[in-house]
Amino acid sequence: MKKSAKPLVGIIMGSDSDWPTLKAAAEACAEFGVPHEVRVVSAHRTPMDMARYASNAQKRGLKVIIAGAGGAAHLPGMVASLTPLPVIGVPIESKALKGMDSLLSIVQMPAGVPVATVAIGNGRNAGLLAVKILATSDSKLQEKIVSFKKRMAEESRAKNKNLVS
Ligand SMILES: Nc1c(C(=O)O)ncn1[C@@H]1O[C@H](COP(=O)(O)O)[C@@H](O)[C@H]1O
Repeated sequence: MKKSAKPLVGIIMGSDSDWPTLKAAAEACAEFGVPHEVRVVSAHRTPMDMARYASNAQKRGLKVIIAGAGGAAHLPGMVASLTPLPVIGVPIESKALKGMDSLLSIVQMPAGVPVATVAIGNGRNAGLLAVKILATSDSKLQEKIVSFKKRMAEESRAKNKNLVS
């Protein structure tokens, strides 16, 4: 992946404390050579920055936004309300409620404003889903995904060897 390439995936999070989870999304993009950017943007703490980011995302050339947030996780939904781009929400595992608060805040969107929500803490799946969305219009990327799935299946079958019967 060229460092200078224009980002196609915007990875945003409510706080830098979410980075350990969102890092896996960035790594998945990098694994497939998908250019991405990473920002801290908060619907609560920097609402105007959040509105600006979401409103300009498509014009700037982004194709998918991954938004991670914890607790009262309004960021993914608010961003989805302001952009025509697909938004993938990542519920962060919170201390008090183990991420159930984040999950329910993100997943229960009203009809008309979808957010594709991954499992609590699953930044990697968010990254892979973003890559898959981009691959619908990129045959080279599609081929990489097919190879990835083959490798994953081989690794899964290989696990049988370690079992004692
Ligand atoms: N849920 C949100 C939003 C938002 O939804 O806009 N902004 C920050 N936060 C969350 O607050 C948690 C604690 O943040 P701190 O670690 O900075 O106290 C983080 O998980 C963040 O995503």
